[in-house]
Amino acid sequence: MAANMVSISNSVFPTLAGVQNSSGSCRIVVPSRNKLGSSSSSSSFSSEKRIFCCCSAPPRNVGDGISGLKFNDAAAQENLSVGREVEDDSDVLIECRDVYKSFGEKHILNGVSFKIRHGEAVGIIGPSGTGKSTVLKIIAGLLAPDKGEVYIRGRKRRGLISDDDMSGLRIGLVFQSAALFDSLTVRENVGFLLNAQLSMSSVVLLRYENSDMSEDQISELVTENLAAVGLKGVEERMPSELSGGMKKRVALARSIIFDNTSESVEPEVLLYDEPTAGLDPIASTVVEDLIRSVHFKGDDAVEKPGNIASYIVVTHQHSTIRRAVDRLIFLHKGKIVWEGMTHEFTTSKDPIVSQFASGSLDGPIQYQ
Ligand SMILES: Nc1ncnc2c1ncn2[C@@H]1O[C@H](COP(=O)(O)OP(=O)(O)OP(=O)(O)O)[C@@H](O)[C@H]1O
Repeated sequence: MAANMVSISNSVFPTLAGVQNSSGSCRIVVPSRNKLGSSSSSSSFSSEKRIFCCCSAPPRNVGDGISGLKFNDAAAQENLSVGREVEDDSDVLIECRDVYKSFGEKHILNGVSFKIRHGEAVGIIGPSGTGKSTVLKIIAGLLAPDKGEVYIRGRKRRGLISDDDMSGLRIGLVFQSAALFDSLTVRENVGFLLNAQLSMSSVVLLRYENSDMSEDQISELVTENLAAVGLKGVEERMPSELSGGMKKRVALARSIIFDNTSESVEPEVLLYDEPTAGLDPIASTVVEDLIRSVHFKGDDAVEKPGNIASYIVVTHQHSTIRRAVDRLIFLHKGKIVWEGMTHEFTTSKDPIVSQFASGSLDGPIQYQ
């Protein structure tokens, strides 16, 4: 198990949340308990129980089915049974069950339940302020629900991310703003948490867990990941020299970079918070296609299969709904009021959905 990237403990986690707001992306990684991706179902339990948070780290060699996601180990079965209702749920990577969240007097989430399965591309939509970003932060373990549970690969997570409660799954969160480090080059931004010196010299109060990668290896990987998002020759530029769309792509490269000397093969779920907000229609298309391309069902810009097992996109943009996701969850007043396939969105007779799809002022959604 390559202990790459940055590890955190619960005690420093509030600090981490602050760091994420400034850096724009984070990744929470729990080392693999199960090897996923081989056709065999053999499980190899790691004794390591550490949580990693970093800007990167998709697994390599994740299989394109769930056949490898079997938990034959007796202890694993016992743990997983808590979160399973039926056997078919073996492909559920993330489940929110009856989640509530308030901020002071504001009740934001009022019993949200859904599952994200291996291979899914899911959009969360709904009016502003209805709690979409809050759902992502709860899934990522940055916020704890007041009530209800989050299950990660069938195992209940207690409170914020806990190394005792999670099985091998990487969760990456790409924040709404690309939010690159202004004083670092593109190369340094993308390789940020693979690079011990940068991490150690930053204000980031996280414990750096040595990557075995050399400077040259990191540099090569950065170039490779930038190419994967369609950016070449920008490594030495500063963020201020990039367009908004390019910044988003750099942020995406940062979110998918992975220590390829690592042997870990956890599936990875990426959470995108409004990845196309503020982009022109063509730049949006580029980002939407990139999101598709880093999924394991897609091919990236250098025609390699992507590594992301599943992803969730919070968006308001119709083009992103149409182009980047297959299934939609509609959140309104803190509850899921509609779920359906993307193609059903514009034809739905549900009054809330049809009002939202048409942008009409008349209907059940009222802005004060
Ligand atoms: N840490 C926080 N403290 C207090 N209030 C918060 C916090 N985070 C979110 N909120 C409030 O919770 C509500 C939901 O916020 P959230 O960002 O999840 O909504 P959203 O559906 O993603 O909105 P938008 O579509 O406008 O981005 C908002 O009223 C917001 O002000």
